[in-house]
Amino acid sequence: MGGDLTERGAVTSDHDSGDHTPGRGEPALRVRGLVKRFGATTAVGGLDFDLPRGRILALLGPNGAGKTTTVEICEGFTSPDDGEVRVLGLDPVADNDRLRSRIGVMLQGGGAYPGARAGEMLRLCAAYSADPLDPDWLLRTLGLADAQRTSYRRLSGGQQQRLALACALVGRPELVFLDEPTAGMDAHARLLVWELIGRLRDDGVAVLLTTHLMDEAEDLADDVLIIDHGVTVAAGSPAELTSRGAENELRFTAPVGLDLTLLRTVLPEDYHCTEPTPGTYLVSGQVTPQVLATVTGWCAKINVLATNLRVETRSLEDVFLDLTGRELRP
Ligand SMILES: Nc1ncnc2c1ncn2[C@@H]1O[C@H](COP(=O)(O)OP(=O)(O)OP(=O)(O)O)[C@@H](O)[C@H]1O
Repeated sequence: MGGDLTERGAVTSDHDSGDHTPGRGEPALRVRGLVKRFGATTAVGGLDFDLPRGRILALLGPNGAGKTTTVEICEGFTSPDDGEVRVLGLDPVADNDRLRSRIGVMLQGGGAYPGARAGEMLRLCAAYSADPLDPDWLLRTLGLADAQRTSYRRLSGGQQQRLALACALVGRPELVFLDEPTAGMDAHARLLVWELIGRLRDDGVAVLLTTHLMDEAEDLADDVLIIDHGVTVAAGSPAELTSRGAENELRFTAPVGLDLTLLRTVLPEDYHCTEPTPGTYLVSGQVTPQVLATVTGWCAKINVLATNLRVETRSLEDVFLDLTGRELRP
């Protein structure tokens, strides 16, 4: 599939929408002070972020963090209680009609006709666009060519997801919303989708995706917003987030509730040692051979056997764990 995108030309539309196109340097998506409540639940508690064109932003967070609510507000399906959202310079609710053809929304099974064939569905979506991508090319690129005569209800979950992605992209959107785009896909299908999303970005498309998958966020996203209980707990590129605060770190497992006072006194001043989850210990700072010896010497002194001892750079999973004391995975 290497040269297909080039052969097909740019994925984005050549049509300039005049006044409604954000100015040079203005983000494709701008969110300020976003708040959404459902009764007593504050699903989104004041989010701020920008998504420039040609970038991939991943919203990362545990179940109930407010990712889907945020995306649905940006898509114009739900109104916020407070704050401002600008999509391609427009209001996603008031200007919904003008935005429809310029944004791509990957619906989770919604809107599908169970009896319709995959190819028919994609061609129907293409018919709504003035300048669609070639549906056959998209089906081939997403590994769906052999399934195009299969009815939607007989597609596997992963095939249904890829068809939903194809429908979201066929109209050459400038901004794409992908809510858990590779959920239920096997490793091969996931790679096809990641490759296509990377090519969209290279072509200037802005992509907002939500995911539970660390490798998806680390490999694909230019920027990551980690949210919990509807608020930002960390933001930055995957590299920034995983290197922030420590060149590397030392983790080990030991009995719950060890008194770390002595360890803190024997480590250099700017090192931190904590127990982010019961029985898991973390020493942050430059882990030199001397620091490692200090930690194991302390273990010997208090007669504790440290297991799973590892020195490594942090993953996004570790970042979330350290910030909230909870696992990111469901
Ligand atoms: N329509 C609704 N009515 C009432 N509560 C809602 C509604 N939609 C979302 N919520 C609540 O708002 C909070 C955020 O939900 P949301 O679906 O946005 O989180 P999420 O991060 O997308 O989670 P998941 O990964 O499980 O999809 C949760 O507590 C959820 O129960």
